[in-house]
Amino acid sequence: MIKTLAVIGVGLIGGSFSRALKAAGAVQRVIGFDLDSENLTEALQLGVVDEIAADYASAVSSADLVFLAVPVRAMTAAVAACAPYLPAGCVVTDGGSVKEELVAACEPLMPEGCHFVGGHPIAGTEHSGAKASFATLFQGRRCILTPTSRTDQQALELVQRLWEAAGSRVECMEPLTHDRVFAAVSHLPHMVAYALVHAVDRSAEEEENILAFSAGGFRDFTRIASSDPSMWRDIALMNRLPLLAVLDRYQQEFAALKEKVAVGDGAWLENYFTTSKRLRDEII
Ligand SMILES: NC(=O)c1ccc[n+]([C@@H]2O[C@H](COP(=O)([O-])OP(=O)(O)OC[C@H]3O[C@@H](n4cnc5c(N)ncnc54)[C@H](O)[C@@H]3O)[C@@H](O)[C@H]2O)c1
Ligand SMILES: O=C(O)C(=O)C[C@]1(C(=O)O)C=C[C@@H](O)C=C1
Repeated sequence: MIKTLAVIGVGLIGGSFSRALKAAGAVQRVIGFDLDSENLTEALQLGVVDEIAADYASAVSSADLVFLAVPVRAMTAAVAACAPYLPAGCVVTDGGSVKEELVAACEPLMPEGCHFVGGHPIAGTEHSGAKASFATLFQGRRCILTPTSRTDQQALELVQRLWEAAGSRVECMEPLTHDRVFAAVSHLPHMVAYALVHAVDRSAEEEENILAFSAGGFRDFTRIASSDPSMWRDIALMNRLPLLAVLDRYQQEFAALKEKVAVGDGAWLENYFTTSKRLRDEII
Protein backbone atom coordinates (compact mmCIF):
# COMPACT_ATOMS: atom_id res chain seq x y z
CA MET A 1 0.00 0.00 0.00
CA ILE A 2 2.90 2.35 0.81
CA LYS A 3 6.65 1.98 0.45
CA THR A 4 8.06 4.07 3.30
CA LEU A 5 6.33 5.02 6.55
CA ALA A 6 7.94 7.46 8.99
CA VAL A 7 6.74 7.19 12.59
CA ILE A 8 7.45 10.20 14.80
CA GLY A 9 7.03 9.16 18.43
CA VAL A 10 7.55 5.39 18.52
CA GLY A 11 5.55 4.69 21.68
CA LEU A 12 2.42 2.63 22.33
CA ILE A 13 0.42 4.15 19.46
CA GLY A 14 3.20 4.88 16.93
CA GLY A 15 4.79 1.48 17.58
CA SER A 16 1.48 -0.39 17.35
CA PHE A 17 0.59 1.36 14.06
CA SER A 18 3.97 0.32 12.63
CA ARG A 19 3.64 -3.27 13.86
CA ALA A 20 0.06 -3.55 12.56
CA LEU A 21 0.91 -2.28 9.07
CA LYS A 22 4.01 -4.47 8.86
CA ALA A 23 1.97 -7.51 9.94
CA ALA A 24 -0.67 -6.68 7.30
CA GLY A 25 1.99 -6.32 4.59
CA ALA A 26 0.74 -2.77 3.98
CA VAL A 27 4.17 -1.12 4.24
CA GLN A 28 7.64 -2.08 3.01
CA ARG A 29 9.89 -0.08 5.32
CA VAL A 30 9.34 1.85 8.56
CA ILE A 31 11.69 4.57 9.79
CA GLY A 32 11.26 5.71 13.39
CA PHE A 33 12.23 8.90 15.17
CA ASP A 34 11.72 9.62 18.88
CA LEU A 35 13.18 12.24 21.22
CA ASP A 36 13.85 9.46 23.74
CA SER A 37 16.89 7.71 22.25
CA GLU A 38 16.65 4.75 24.65
CA ASN A 39 13.05 4.12 23.56
CA LEU A 40 14.06 4.48 19.90
CA THR A 41 16.91 1.95 20.23
CA GLU A 42 14.52 -0.44 21.95
CA ALA A 43 12.02 0.01 19.09
CA LEU A 44 14.73 -1.05 16.61
CA GLN A 45 15.85 -4.00 18.74
CA LEU A 46 12.26 -5.22 19.11
CA GLY A 47 11.66 -4.93 15.35
CA VAL A 48 8.92 -2.31 15.85
CA VAL A 49 10.65 -0.22 13.16
CA ASP A 50 13.18 -1.24 10.47
CA GLU A 51 15.44 1.81 10.76
CA ILE A 52 15.90 4.70 13.13
CA ALA A 53 16.61 8.30 12.22
CA ALA A 54 18.74 10.86 14.07
CA ASP A 55 16.38 13.77 13.41
CA TYR A 56 13.04 14.79 11.88
CA ALA A 57 14.65 15.59 8.49
CA SER A 58 16.18 12.16 7.90
CA ALA A 59 13.07 10.43 9.26
CA VAL A 60 10.65 12.01 6.79
CA SER A 61 12.67 12.94 3.69
CA SER A 62 11.91 9.66 1.87
CA ALA A 63 8.49 8.94 3.40
CA ASP A 64 5.22 8.38 1.53
CA LEU A 65 3.33 8.71 4.80
CA VAL A 66 4.30 10.31 8.12
CA PHE A 67 2.43 9.20 11.26
CA LEU A 68 2.90 11.38 14.34
CA ALA A 69 2.12 9.86 17.74
CA VAL A 70 3.63 12.29 20.24
CA PRO A 71 1.76 13.96 23.15
CA VAL A 72 -0.90 16.33 21.78
CA ARG A 73 0.76 19.57 22.88
CA ALA A 74 4.02 18.50 21.16
CA MET A 75 2.27 17.61 17.89
CA THR A 76 2.18 20.99 16.11
CA ALA A 77 5.88 21.71 16.76
CA ALA A 78 6.77 18.21 15.55
CA VAL A 79 4.75 18.70 12.33
CA ALA A 80 6.44 22.10 11.84
CA ALA A 81 9.86 20.48 12.33
CA CYS A 82 9.07 17.84 9.66
CA ALA A 83 7.37 20.16 7.15
CA PRO A 84 10.45 21.58 5.35
CA TYR A 85 11.73 18.05 4.60
CA LEU A 86 8.53 16.38 3.35
CA PRO A 87 8.86 15.00 -0.17
CA ALA A 88 6.23 16.08 -2.72
CA GLY A 89 2.99 14.08 -2.42
CA CYS A 90 3.68 13.02 1.18
CA VAL A 91 0.65 12.48 3.43
CA VAL A 92 0.96 13.45 7.10
CA THR A 93 -1.43 12.10 9.72
CA ASP A 94 -1.53 11.80 13.50
CA GLY A 95 -3.00 9.72 16.31
CA GLY A 96 -3.56 12.49 18.89
CA SER A 97 -6.50 12.29 21.31
CA VAL A 98 -7.65 15.92 20.78
CA LYS A 99 -8.40 17.24 17.33
CA GLU A 100 -9.78 20.74 16.78
CA GLU A 101 -6.85 22.98 17.80
CA LEU A 102 -4.31 20.49 16.49
CA VAL A 103 -5.86 20.04 13.03
CA ALA A 104 -6.33 23.82 12.64
CA ALA A 105 -2.66 24.36 13.49
CA CYS A 106 -1.21 21.53 11.38
CA GLU A 107 -3.14 21.92 8.11
CA PRO A 108 -1.54 25.28 7.18
CA LEU A 109 1.95 23.88 7.90
CA MET A 110 1.82 21.56 4.88
CA PRO A 111 4.05 22.56 1.98
CA GLU A 112 2.57 22.63 -1.55
CA GLY A 113 1.62 19.09 -2.66
CA CYS A 114 1.63 17.58 0.85
CA HIS A 115 -1.55 16.86 2.81
CA PHE A 116 -2.54 16.61 6.48
CA VAL A 117 -5.30 14.30 7.74
CA GLY A 118 -6.24 14.35 11.43
CA GLY A 119 -6.84 10.98 13.08
CA HIS A 120 -7.43 9.28 16.43
CA PRO A 121 -7.45 5.52 17.05
CA ILE A 122 -9.93 4.67 19.79
CA ALA A 123 -7.74 2.03 21.33
CA GLY A 124 -5.01 2.13 23.91
CA THR A 125 -3.77 0.80 27.21
CA GLU A 126 -2.37 2.35 30.37
CA HIS A 127 1.18 1.44 29.25
CA SER A 128 3.63 3.58 27.27
CA GLY A 129 6.67 3.25 25.04
CA ALA A 130 7.74 1.02 22.15
CA LYS A 131 7.93 -2.02 24.44
CA ALA A 132 4.19 -1.66 25.17
CA SER A 133 3.21 -1.67 21.47
CA PHE A 134 1.53 -4.65 19.81
CA ALA A 135 0.25 -5.41 16.31
CA THR A 136 -3.35 -6.22 17.26
CA LEU A 137 -4.08 -3.09 19.33
CA PHE A 138 -6.38 -1.61 16.67
CA GLN A 139 -8.17 -4.84 15.65
CA GLY A 140 -11.93 -4.33 15.70
CA ARG A 141 -11.56 -0.85 17.22
CA ARG A 142 -12.79 2.46 15.83
CA CYS A 143 -10.49 5.01 14.28
CA ILE A 144 -11.89 8.53 13.91
CA LEU A 145 -10.63 10.69 11.04
CA THR A 146 -11.41 14.43 11.17
CA PRO A 147 -11.30 15.83 7.62
CA THR A 148 -12.07 19.51 7.04
CA SER A 149 -12.91 21.53 3.93
CA ARG A 150 -9.14 21.68 3.22
CA THR A 151 -8.59 17.90 3.30
CA ASP A 152 -7.37 16.21 0.13
CA GLN A 153 -9.72 13.35 -0.80
CA GLN A 154 -6.98 10.97 -1.98
CA ALA A 155 -4.96 11.58 1.18
CA LEU A 156 -8.06 10.86 3.29
CA GLU A 157 -8.70 7.62 1.37
CA LEU A 158 -5.09 6.49 1.82
CA VAL A 159 -5.20 7.09 5.59
CA GLN A 160 -8.56 5.31 5.80
CA ARG A 161 -7.20 2.27 3.91
CA LEU A 162 -4.16 2.09 6.20
CA TRP A 163 -6.27 2.12 9.38
CA GLU A 164 -8.49 -0.56 7.84
CA ALA A 165 -5.37 -2.63 7.09
CA ALA A 166 -4.47 -2.20 10.78
CA GLY A 167 -7.87 -3.75 11.62
CA SER A 168 -9.85 -0.60 12.48
CA ARG A 169 -13.35 0.56 11.56
CA VAL A 170 -12.96 4.09 10.25
CA GLU A 171 -15.50 6.88 10.87
CA CYS A 172 -15.24 10.56 10.01
CA MET A 173 -16.23 13.36 12.42
CA GLU A 174 -15.96 17.14 12.60
CA PRO A 175 -12.92 17.99 14.79
CA LEU A 176 -15.01 19.88 17.40
CA THR A 177 -17.64 17.12 17.55
CA HIS A 178 -14.80 14.67 18.09
CA ASP A 179 -13.45 16.73 21.00
CA ARG A 180 -16.88 16.94 22.67
CA VAL A 181 -17.58 13.22 22.27
CA PHE A 182 -14.20 12.11 23.60
CA ALA A 183 -14.25 14.66 26.42
CA ALA A 184 -17.27 12.69 27.65
CA VAL A 185 -16.40 9.04 26.94
CA SER A 186 -12.62 9.12 27.39
CA HIS A 187 -11.22 12.27 28.99
CA LEU A 188 -13.81 12.56 31.81
CA PRO A 189 -13.34 8.92 32.95
CA HIS A 190 -9.58 9.48 33.16
CA MET A 191 -10.06 12.64 35.28
CA VAL A 192 -12.50 10.79 37.56
CA ALA A 193 -10.09 7.86 37.94
CA TYR A 194 -7.19 10.17 38.82
CA ALA A 195 -9.36 12.02 41.37
CA LEU A 196 -10.72 8.80 42.88
CA VAL A 197 -7.20 7.55 43.66
CA HIS A 198 -6.50 10.85 45.44
CA ALA A 199 -9.80 10.74 47.35
CA VAL A 200 -9.14 7.23 48.64
CA ASP A 201 -5.53 8.05 49.44
CA ARG A 202 -6.66 11.05 51.50
CA SER A 203 -8.96 8.78 53.54
CA ALA A 204 -5.73 6.97 54.42
CA GLU A 205 -4.97 9.90 56.75
CA GLU A 206 -7.46 8.29 59.14
CA GLU A 207 -6.80 4.59 58.37
CA GLU A 208 -3.29 3.22 57.87
CA ASN A 209 -2.41 2.27 54.24
CA ILE A 210 -6.00 1.99 53.08
CA LEU A 211 -5.10 1.49 49.37
CA ALA A 212 -3.50 -1.86 50.18
CA PHE A 213 -7.00 -3.21 50.98
CA SER A 214 -8.37 -2.36 47.54
CA ALA A 215 -9.82 -5.23 45.52
CA GLY A 216 -11.44 -5.78 42.10
CA GLY A 217 -13.78 -2.81 42.12
CA PHE A 218 -11.16 -0.18 42.88
CA ARG A 219 -8.60 -1.80 40.59
CA ASP A 220 -10.96 -2.15 37.61
CA PHE A 221 -12.17 1.41 38.02
CA THR A 222 -8.72 2.96 38.36
CA ARG A 223 -6.69 0.97 35.78
CA ILE A 224 -6.56 4.07 33.60
CA ALA A 225 -5.11 6.17 36.45
CA SER A 226 -1.87 4.30 35.68
CA SER A 227 -1.75 6.01 32.25
CA ASP A 228 1.07 8.38 31.36
CA PRO A 229 0.70 11.62 33.41
CA SER A 230 2.22 13.96 30.81
CA MET A 231 -0.02 12.58 28.04
CA TRP A 232 -3.11 13.25 30.18
CA ARG A 233 -1.86 16.68 31.29
CA ASP A 234 -1.67 17.59 27.59
CA ILE A 235 -5.15 16.18 26.80
CA ALA A 236 -6.73 18.03 29.77
CA LEU A 237 -5.14 21.32 28.73
CA MET A 238 -5.81 21.01 25.00
CA ASN A 239 -9.44 19.89 25.34
CA ARG A 240 -10.10 22.34 28.17
CA LEU A 241 -13.55 23.72 27.30
CA PRO A 242 -15.27 20.45 26.27
CA LEU A 243 -13.69 18.81 29.32
CA LEU A 244 -14.89 21.55 31.69
CA ALA A 245 -18.43 21.13 30.33
CA VAL A 246 -18.52 17.39 31.13
CA LEU A 247 -16.77 17.90 34.49
CA ASP A 248 -19.62 20.29 35.39
CA ARG A 249 -22.22 17.71 34.38
CA TYR A 250 -20.40 15.08 36.40
CA GLN A 251 -20.34 17.35 39.46
CA GLN A 252 -24.11 17.86 39.17
CA GLU A 253 -24.74 14.10 38.97
CA PHE A 254 -22.42 13.46 41.87
CA ALA A 255 -24.05 16.18 43.99
CA ALA A 256 -27.50 14.63 43.34
CA LEU A 257 -26.21 11.18 44.29
CA LYS A 258 -24.61 12.52 47.48
CA GLU A 259 -27.84 14.24 48.47
CA LYS A 260 -29.87 11.02 48.07
CA VAL A 261 -27.34 9.04 50.13
CA ALA A 262 -27.53 11.76 52.81
CA VAL A 263 -31.35 11.62 53.03
CA GLY A 264 -31.43 7.83 52.69
CA ASP A 265 -33.61 7.72 49.56
CA GLY A 266 -33.24 4.02 48.72
CA ALA A 267 -35.88 4.00 45.96
CA TRP A 268 -34.10 6.82 44.12
CA LEU A 269 -30.71 5.13 44.50
CA GLU A 270 -31.99 1.77 43.21
CA ASN A 271 -33.66 3.42 40.25
CA TYR A 272 -30.52 5.44 39.50
CA PHE A 273 -28.26 2.38 39.64
CA THR A 274 -30.74 0.38 37.51
CA THR A 275 -30.57 2.99 34.75
CA SER A 276 -26.76 3.11 34.92
CA LYS A 277 -26.55 -0.69 34.73
CA ARG A 278 -28.87 -0.82 31.71
CA LEU A 279 -26.95 1.90 29.85
CA ARG A 280 -23.58 0.28 30.52
CA ASP A 281 -24.78 -3.27 29.79
CA GLU A 282 -26.02 -2.07 26.39
CA ILE A 283 -22.49 -1.11 25.24
CA ILE A 284 -20.68 -4.21 26.50
N1 LIG B 1 -2.27 5.70 25.11
C1 LIG B 1 -3.47 5.68 24.60
O1 LIG B 1 -4.34 4.98 25.12
C2 LIG B 1 -3.76 6.50 23.38
C3 LIG B 1 -4.84 6.10 22.55
C4 LIG B 1 -5.10 6.85 21.39
C5 LIG B 1 -4.33 7.97 21.10
N2 LIG B 1 -3.32 8.33 21.94
C6 LIG B 1 -2.52 9.50 21.54
O2 LIG B 1 -1.37 9.04 20.87
C7 LIG B 1 -0.26 9.88 21.13
C8 LIG B 1 0.89 9.02 21.68
O3 LIG B 1 0.47 8.37 22.84
P1 LIG B 1 1.21 7.03 23.33
O4 LIG B 1 0.27 6.36 24.28
O5 LIG B 1 1.75 6.27 22.18
O6 LIG B 1 2.40 7.67 24.15
P2 LIG B 1 3.86 7.06 24.42
O7 LIG B 1 4.41 7.81 25.59
O8 LIG B 1 3.83 5.58 24.48
O9 LIG B 1 4.67 7.49 23.10
C9 LIG B 1 4.92 8.81 22.77
C10 LIG B 1 6.37 8.89 22.29
O10 LIG B 1 6.61 10.18 21.72
C11 LIG B 1 7.93 10.59 22.04
N3 LIG B 1 7.98 12.03 21.88
C12 LIG B 1 7.48 12.99 22.70
N4 LIG B 1 7.64 14.21 22.14
C13 LIG B 1 8.25 14.01 20.93
C14 LIG B 1 8.65 14.85 19.89
N5 LIG B 1 8.44 16.17 19.96
N6 LIG B 1 9.25 14.31 18.80
C15 LIG B 1 9.47 12.98 18.72
N7 LIG B 1 9.10 12.11 19.70
C16 LIG B 1 8.50 12.62 20.78
C17 LIG B 1 8.13 10.09 23.45
O11 LIG B 1 9.53 9.96 23.75
C18 LIG B 1 7.40 8.73 23.42
O12 LIG B 1 8.27 7.67 23.11
C19 LIG B 1 -0.76 10.96 22.08
O13 LIG B 1 -1.06 12.11 21.33
C20 LIG B 1 -2.02 10.37 22.67
O14 LIG B 1 -2.94 11.39 23.02
C21 LIG B 1 -3.00 7.62 23.03
O1 LIG C 1 -7.94 1.57 27.44
C1 LIG C 1 -7.25 2.52 27.77
O2 LIG C 1 -6.30 2.39 28.55
C2 LIG C 1 -7.56 3.85 27.26
O3 LIG C 1 -7.56 4.75 28.05
C3 LIG C 1 -7.78 4.07 25.83
C4 LIG C 1 -8.43 5.40 25.46
C5 LIG C 1 -9.85 5.44 26.07
O4 LIG C 1 -10.64 4.54 25.77
O5 LIG C 1 -10.16 6.37 26.81
C6 LIG C 1 -7.60 6.53 25.96
C7 LIG C 1 -7.26 7.57 25.20
C8 LIG C 1 -7.43 7.56 23.77
O6 LIG C 1 -7.28 8.72 23.13
C9 LIG C 1 -8.22 6.50 23.24
C10 LIG C 1 -8.54 5.43 24.00
